[in-house]
Amino acid sequence: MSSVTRIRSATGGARGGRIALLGTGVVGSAVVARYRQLVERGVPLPPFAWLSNSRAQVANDGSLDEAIARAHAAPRQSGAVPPWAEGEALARGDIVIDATASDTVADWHAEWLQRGIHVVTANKLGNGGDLARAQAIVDAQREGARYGDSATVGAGLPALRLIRELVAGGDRIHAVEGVLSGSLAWLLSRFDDTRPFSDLVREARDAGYAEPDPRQDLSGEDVRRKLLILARAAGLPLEARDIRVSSLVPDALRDAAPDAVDAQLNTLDKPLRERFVTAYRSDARLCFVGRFDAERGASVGLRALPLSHPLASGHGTENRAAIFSDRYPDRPLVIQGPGAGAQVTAAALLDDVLRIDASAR
Ligand SMILES: NC(=O)C1=CN([C@@H]2O[C@H](COP(=O)(O)OP(=O)(O)OC[C@H]3O[C@@H](n4cnc5c(N)ncnc54)[C@H](O)[C@@H]3O)[C@@H](O)[C@H]2O)C=CC1
Ligand SMILES: N[C@@H](CC=O)C(=O)O
Repeated sequence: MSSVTRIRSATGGARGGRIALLGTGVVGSAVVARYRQLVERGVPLPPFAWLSNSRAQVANDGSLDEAIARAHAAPRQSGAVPPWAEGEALARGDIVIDATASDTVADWHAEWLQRGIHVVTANKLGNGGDLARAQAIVDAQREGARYGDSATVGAGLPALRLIRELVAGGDRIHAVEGVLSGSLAWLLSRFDDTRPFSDLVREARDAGYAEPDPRQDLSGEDVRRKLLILARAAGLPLEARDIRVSSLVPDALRDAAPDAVDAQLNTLDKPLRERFVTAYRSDARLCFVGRFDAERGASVGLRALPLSHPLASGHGTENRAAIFSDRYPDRPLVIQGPGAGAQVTAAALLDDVLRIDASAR
């Protein structure tokens, strides 16, 4: 196969703006690693100007490895103002990557877009939080800057893009039903009552599937945000309160201070075991399902599905989204694939960066 000549790419070198990364945790670190790999392979990414976490903002003076190491080593800050807010200004055409789970950062999305700065985000609190904020983000794009949100649902699976394309083509979305949490899909496909559920939650967190606070996954809040993003893309202006959510989190865990969460995870074990045994006895499988329906409302929660159910056969972090529309009224269009993890999420973020950069030419 060494004699195969690759077809020449239509794209040229890097153009225009620079990249700034907010968040150097699980996802942010994977973005830096993938950026370096892609640049080494000759993929024309914009230059990386700086990166920041909640402690420091660090310029990329040539070595991204050094920059991220310095950001990781920076001391904790006590001030309320994030480091990047006082540091180097962003300019029109730059691309901010939001790899935080911060409400403060999400509140800046519309502001940046209005200033002509593109935003690429894994943080779901922009278009999956308050409706007014999501609307402001849509409105701000009229100024020409673009919003890359592929990573917010299914860690980049093309469900969100597909819904937008169907709507743009005149289709009307009737309902979307799916397994939209990678961590819960992984937990429930692993949980067979041979180990405590809480042990598996710790594993999912260490593997990078869970939210920085795993209660966001276990409470259904993460799926609620994804459902809001999908519903709004489908043209339904839902608010968080429009989605009924059945949380898996017992009160003691819900009320725990952040540093006491780990110690309270075992409060999940008994109720999950009971749900598992009941489902097992009726040949069913536990799945955490989100659904919105243009006529019948929206809900998120644990369901015991027959083994033959299309949503019940996923493995690992697999997400599955079934889309019902005018075009697909009875047999839905189904998108399926790994829906959590640092690598797939980082790839989705940099895909958006490349799309935006190419369209800005
Ligand atoms: N892990 C996954 O599979 C996926 C994660 N995501 C999203 O990616 C985001 C990041 O997740 P992780 O990397 O796991 O979180 P993490 O907790 O590992 O990292 C978060 C980073 O954000 C930084 N940060 C917090 N507030 C900040 C601020 N105001 N300014 C600058 N930096 C700030 C923290 O210092 C930290 O570096 C979350 O919004 C999550 O929902 C989205 C899709 C998939
Ligand atoms: N915590 C999330 C990660 C991706 O959004 C999940 O479990 O799906």
